[in-house]
Amino acid sequence: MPSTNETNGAPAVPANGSLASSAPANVERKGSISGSNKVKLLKPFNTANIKILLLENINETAVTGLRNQGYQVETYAKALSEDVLIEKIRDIHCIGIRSKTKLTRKVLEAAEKLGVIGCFCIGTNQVDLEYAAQRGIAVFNSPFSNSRSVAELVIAEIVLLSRQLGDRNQEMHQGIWSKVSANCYEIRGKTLGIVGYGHIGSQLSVLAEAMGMRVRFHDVVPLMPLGTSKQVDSLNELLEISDFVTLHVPETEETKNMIGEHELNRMKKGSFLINASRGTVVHIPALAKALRSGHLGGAAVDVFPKEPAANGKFFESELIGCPNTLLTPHIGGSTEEAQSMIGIEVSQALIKFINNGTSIGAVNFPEVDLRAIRDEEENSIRLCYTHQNVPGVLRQITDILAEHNVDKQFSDSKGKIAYLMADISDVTPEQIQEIYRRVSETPTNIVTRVLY
Ligand SMILES: NC(=O)C1=CN([C@@H]2O[C@H](COP(=O)(O)OP(=O)(O)OC[C@H]3O[C@@H](n4cnc5c(N)ncnc54)[C@H](O)[C@@H]3O)[C@@H](O)[C@H]2O)C=CC1
Ligand SMILES: O=C(O)CCC(=O)C(=O)O
Repeated sequence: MPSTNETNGAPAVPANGSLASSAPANVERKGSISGSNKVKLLKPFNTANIKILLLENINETAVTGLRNQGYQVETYAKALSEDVLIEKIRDIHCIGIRSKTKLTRKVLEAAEKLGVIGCFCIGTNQVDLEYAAQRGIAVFNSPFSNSRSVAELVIAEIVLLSRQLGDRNQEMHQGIWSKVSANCYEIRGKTLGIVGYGHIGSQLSVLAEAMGMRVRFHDVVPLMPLGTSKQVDSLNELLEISDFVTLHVPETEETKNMIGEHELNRMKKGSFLINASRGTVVHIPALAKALRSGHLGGAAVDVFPKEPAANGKFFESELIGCPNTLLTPHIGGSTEEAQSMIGIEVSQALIKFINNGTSIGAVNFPEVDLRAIRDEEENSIRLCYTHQNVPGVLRQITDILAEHNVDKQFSDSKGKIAYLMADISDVTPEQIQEIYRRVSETPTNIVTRVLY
């Protein structure tokens, strides 16, 4: 049940400490600003009670944005081990991570108060999205703020591989002068094969054509080719015709070991492989073998099946020492521009979800929003109800709200869960309590929040 404490007139977070909230009977109402069109700031709790944990050196733009809301924000530069994370996450309302923190079911089971997760990156494979949804925990990411950075890195790698620059650079640092042109090429006129023509793949396509490359791509869905690029019928066809193959698919069951011995053998002799997607997409022993045998002319690898949790930690891989092989520590999206944009984008999504219930942009959750409640609508509340997606739920909610004036309402579903937002006007603090109690006691309830 909710607490009846108040701080500065705002009702405090409920006694169980979760994001779910209801109004105490003695809630103070703001005075009306007659005729004003100002958006009402929904403050269902004392924001200083909201605890946010940010891991993996998340950009300062996010830290500042979240602190400006009054939330308690704790930051760490690295990912935490599972044991430490399980302890830390217990009383956290919101967590921000990048690609290394694994939010498995086991970790999420310990997260009793967690309402929302921010992935300050593109990939969300590190989170058990389905279990999070079952628990009513919304997950947000930044779908394209680092795409350009990855595409630019890949362009650089195409040139570096083609000129064996990694090896020449290493030799020079060892005092070895080795001026060679054998097997070094211009990239102009060469074929770039892009696997996964999404945000990164398509951006790369444009840049590569500007460098004079011929672009072909493979994707599981038919997509509009940009410029003069062309989609080919199969992965095998792409592997056979490309001088460079670059991978830009998400980590899924289908993409695990998508490039193994069979696929590498299909690639042209002397061609190059680039992987800046996820480490599990390539079978590393097979790649090491193809490089050492000279079947491939080189490779650039930014992502690995096992990556160290923090800078300075030991890295090992069968790819170490392979010829013309560029290894980078998962820096595809690591630019000032990308990290700053991601920090702003994801922190804003988290704030909107916590303060207003807005789930637009969530990757595992129905996307629902309502136009803002205005400041003058002083006795209005917003009901946010995450529930199981089964028949008859809306009838129950309609019964509960039957005596009230529902100004606006929207609901949507995704798989097994659904999310309803309803703005209800002219309710007394006692009625808020009653609505909260009845909705949260429905058998299909996952999370009920009342914002006002
Ligand atoms: N190295 C780094 O720092 C970074 C790595 N990434 C990785 O790159 C991946 C791709 O990023 P975006 O282009 O933004 O994703 P996206 O979702 O925009 O595009 C992915 C494309 O892959 C296609 N696809 C999915 N499964 C496929 C399959 N089995 N075969 C062929 N195509 C398939 C999809 O249809 C889609 O067009 C992310 O999921 C992330 O894992 C993203 C950003 C930075
Ligand atoms: O820079 C990061 O933290 C991860 C980048 C990445 O792999 C992603 O955005 O999916």
